[in-house]
Order: sequence, then C-alpha cells, then structure tokens
Amino acid sequence: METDSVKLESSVWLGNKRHRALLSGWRFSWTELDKKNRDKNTISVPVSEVVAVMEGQVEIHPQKKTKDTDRDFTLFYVKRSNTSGGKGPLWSLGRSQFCCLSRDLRDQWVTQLRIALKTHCPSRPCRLLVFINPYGGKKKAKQIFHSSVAPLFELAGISSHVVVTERANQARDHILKKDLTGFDGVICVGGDGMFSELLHGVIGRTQQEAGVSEHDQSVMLQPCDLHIGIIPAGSTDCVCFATVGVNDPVTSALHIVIGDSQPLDVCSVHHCSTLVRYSVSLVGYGFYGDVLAESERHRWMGPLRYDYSGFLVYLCNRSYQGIVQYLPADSQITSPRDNSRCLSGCRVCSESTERLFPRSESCSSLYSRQLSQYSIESEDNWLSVEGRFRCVSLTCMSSSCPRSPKGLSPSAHLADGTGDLILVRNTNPLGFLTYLHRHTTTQDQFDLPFVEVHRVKAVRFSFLPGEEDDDEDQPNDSQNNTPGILEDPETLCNSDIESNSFGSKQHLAGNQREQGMTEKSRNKSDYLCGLCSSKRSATSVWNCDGEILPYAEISCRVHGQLVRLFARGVEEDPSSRKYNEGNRNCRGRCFSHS
Ligand SMILES: Nc1ncnc2c1ncn2[C@@H]1O[C@H](COP(=O)(O)OP(=O)(O)OP(=O)(O)O)[C@@H](O)[C@H]1O
Repeated sequence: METDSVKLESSVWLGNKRHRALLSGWRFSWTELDKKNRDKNTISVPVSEVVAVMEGQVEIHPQKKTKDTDRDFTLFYVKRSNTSGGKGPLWSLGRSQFCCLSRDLRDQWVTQLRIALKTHCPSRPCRLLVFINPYGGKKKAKQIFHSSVAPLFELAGISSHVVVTERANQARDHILKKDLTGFDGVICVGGDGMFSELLHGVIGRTQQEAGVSEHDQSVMLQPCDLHIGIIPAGSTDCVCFATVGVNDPVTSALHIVIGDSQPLDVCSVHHCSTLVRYSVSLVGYGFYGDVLAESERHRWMGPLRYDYSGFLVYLCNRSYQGIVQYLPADSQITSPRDNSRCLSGCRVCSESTERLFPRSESCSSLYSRQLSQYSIESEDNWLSVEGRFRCVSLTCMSSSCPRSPKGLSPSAHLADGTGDLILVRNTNPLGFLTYLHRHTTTQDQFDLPFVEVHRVKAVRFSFLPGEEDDDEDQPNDSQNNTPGILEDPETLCNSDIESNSFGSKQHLAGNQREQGMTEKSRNKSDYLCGLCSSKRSATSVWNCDGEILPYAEISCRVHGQLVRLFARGVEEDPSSRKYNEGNRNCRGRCFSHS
C-alpha cells in the first residue's frame, strides 16, 4: 500500500548514539543500534502525533531557543507518561534531537516529515479563538494558558486570538454574534461553566445559521462544525475529565494541536415550548439538585462547599414525588448494564454515526430524514414510572471524575445518541449511602433494589396532579421570562447582568432566591430542614451541568453527536483503574466519594 511504503530511511545520531530512522506511511521510528549494528530499543511515533519538525536544535522550555546547526533537526511529539501514577492518560511534549550525516539528508528528513504531517493530518487547526476566564478555579487560567498552552500552539504553527473575559456569558455572546470566519475552533481556558458557554454559543450559532428553531423540541438540531477545546483551569473540570481521562492543560493542548476530534451527544432541556439549557453531563433532580442549591449558600467555602452541602443534604434524607416518562433506546444495541466502557475509538459510538446520520445525497436531505425519524416516534413508545425518588439523573456520558472514575453511569457512551436515566427510589439513609458510596468502588451501583437504569433517547418529568410546589416558589412563564438561548445576545447579556435571569450559576441562583424566597413565602409555613438552610419543599430543583434550572417540569432530548471536541475519548490506562486520590470539585455530582 502506498501509505505503508518507506518514505525515508537513514542513520541518524541522538547524542553520540547511532540510530536507524525510518519514515514509513503512518509512523516515524528510530531504533538504537549497538556496535555490531544490532537493533536495541525502538521508539515509534505515529505521524498523527508529531507536533512539529524544526531545523536545528530547538528547545521551547523554559523559553524558545533555536540553534540552527546544519545537520540537526528536532522532532516534537506526543509522549505518554509512564509515570502517570494512576492519574490517567497523561500526555507531555516529547522532544528528540537528531543529527544527520549531511545537511542534504537533514533537509530531506524535514521535508518528508512535514509532507507526511500534511498528508495524514489534514484536520489540524490553524487558527483558534481562545476565551480565558481569569476568575475561574484558582484564578490561574491566564498563567496556565501563557506558560503551558501558548508555546505549544506556537510550536505547531497555530495562531490564536485570545479574549480574556470581563463578564459571565461574554464568550457565549461573542460566538453567537461575532464574525468567526477563519477560525477552526473555539477554546475555553476555565471550568465546566466556561465550557457550557462555548457549548451554548456554538450550538446556538449553528442553528441560527441553519435557520433551525432551538425552541422546537421535535426539530433535529444541525450538527456543529466548529470544534470546541477545553483547557482545564476551573474548580470543576468534569467534562474535560470525562472526554480526555485526565485534567491536565498540556494533555488537552496536545489533543487540540494534533486535531483530535471527539463527537459528543448533547441533551436539550425544554420547559413548555422554550429551550432552557443544553447539558452534556448531568441533568439531575432531587439529591444532586439539592446539593447544588445548598452549595450556593456556601460559595465562600470554595470547592469544599460541595462536600459540605452534600453532607447536609444527605442528612436531610429527602425524596420527591414525580412522574418520569422516557423514550427507551434500542436495547438490542447496548445497555447501561452491559459492563462496556466507552474508550477512545469506541465501536458503539463510531457505528452509531451510521444510525444517527444515514448516508444521503445532500445535507438538506440528511437533515430532513433525521427530522422525520424523530417525529415518527409515537407516544406509544414512551414508558412511564411514578413514585418517590431520592434522585432522578440523566447523563449523556459516564460523567466520570477523579473522585468517581467509573462515574454516574460507567457504561454510558459519549456519542451514541443516547443518555442513561437513573432512577433512585426512596429508600432508607443507609441504602442511599450505599448507592452513593458504590460510585467510588468497583461494586455495581445499579445492583440495588431501589435503583433502576434505562438507556433512553428522551425523558419528561412532571408532577402528579396536586403535587406541584407552591406557585410562588416555582418560576413559571408568567413570573419568570427566562430568555431562551437563541434570543438576541444583547438581550441575554443585559438580562444576565440586570435581572440575572439566565447565565452563570451564581446569577441564576441569586435570581431564584429573589424570586422563590419572597418575604411572603418565607414568612408562611417554611421551616428549616434539619441542618440544611433551605426550605423544605415538595419539589427539588434540577442540577443541569452545575447550573440550577428555573423549572421543575422539563423535557429532555438527546441529540446524537451534536458537537465535536478536540479530544479522542479516554485512552485505556491500566493504572486508571486504581481509584486515586479525591478531587473535591464535582459540583455536587459525586458527593460521598470520600
Ligand atoms: N470575567 C468573568 N467574570 C465573572 N464570571 C465569569 C467571567 N468569565 C466567565 N465567567 C463565568 O464564570 C463561571 C465559572 O467559570 P468556570 O467554569 O471557568 O470556573 P469554575 O471555577 O469551574 O466555576 P465555579 O466557580 O462555578 O465552580 C462561568 O459560568 C462563566 O460564565
């Protein structure tokens, strides 16, 4: 095969050791030779993981230095860390400096390697739009970008336009409104909140351009071309962890540089006929909603607030009445209890591309075919469960995090067009503690009599007649005109700042407090629920990727492979099976991982 043929082979020197270097098709390798010309160690790098080839002796740390020696060239590539110590598939920048017999040979190596890069990696980004949240996490995003990420982008010849945000939702509004011609992707340097801004911006813009209404639940959303990259620098970096396997800025930057592409399912959340939010990891009612709401009252504690609030909410021992309806996915294909793991190159996800996007002659016919596929789902296919629940969770991915390496649903897939619905019915405190604790162990958290899990395409949640919470505490259309995502960004932006009706968690929570806990309602029959400072209520709130939703009655739908990340899914790493040290930053998604 042409791609496997040898492009170049010669002797090269690394330091004073002679090697045989070989470029053949997809790989570049170099083998150390002993004095008798016998092969010793070989290092082999796929061309797709070569970051750059430079003439001369080049260093980028601590700062870029080039010594243009005639016979040398320097190869930069992705190096997997052998000493990740259970920290997942950590990548670093490998650097090898080769010396050739002549300048001519050196030039041949550089030319051939660069041709191979162009041929095998046509989808690497050239121009990126980078948003840095200077206030996210430990407020080190700027420093992380400039010291660890920018040098890698520069080395790979990527030009980046950097925007340091000055307010919440600036990144989302920028993506919705500004000219993005020439950009191959948008990058956030921050946490899950920043990722969510980019997600809403990219999906919203794509639908605007395609003339699709996001508020119409039955419509098939247009898949987004613009890739999203995440440089983890927040206090919660769960999306990064679940899609890369580790929260490390250099690893993420390298995935961006080599143009990795990971499709991702996205769940849209609607209330009546209005889009409320998009989610990729957790839409959770009951326990996870209560923990988030409680944690808002303790923001001053920093990330510790999630553990503290989780503890309080657990002690409150609440359960909530409701009706959960769901549209099951095809159980012949996969199930949430089939013990599979969605890892890099997942067969289920790649095969689902065929199911989600059947081949067709043109884009428009593809689009209309998907539309008709969804609209033929009749009400008869929906199933219904009602009762009292400790929690109701829908997740489009495993939602693994450092504290719960298996995640909420260990066999969930990143891009198969389905989500996993987990129903935890009311149970005694010990039973619920067992459920929570099993997220941190190898034991099956679904193997409990009060837990059920379903692979689904859509979910609806409503109350039994007469079960709704006091109207004064439940925002509804007349009380709360929460703008939809597609509305004019200017309006959104003003409403974010002025009325706090949609946007960052802080703002929304503040708004809810203002709206829900009016003086009148506070003086009525409220009482504190044990140690929790929140009012005991017949209803909980939804935690949607770390944001509190303003409505309890919602409907959710999973959109297969709606967006693409610069990632490749979690690479298998034997050491990652050891459940390592805790991370306190899961926004109430994995409380009890002590
Ligand atoms: N300049 C800014 N000032 C205030 N808020 C901002 C700014 N830029 C972004 N934000 C908002 O800050 C929120 C949190 O940011 P991010 O996710 O990066 O950090 P985090 O530390 O993980 O978040 P959190 O503090 O909520 O756990 C996001 O929802 C984002 O909309």
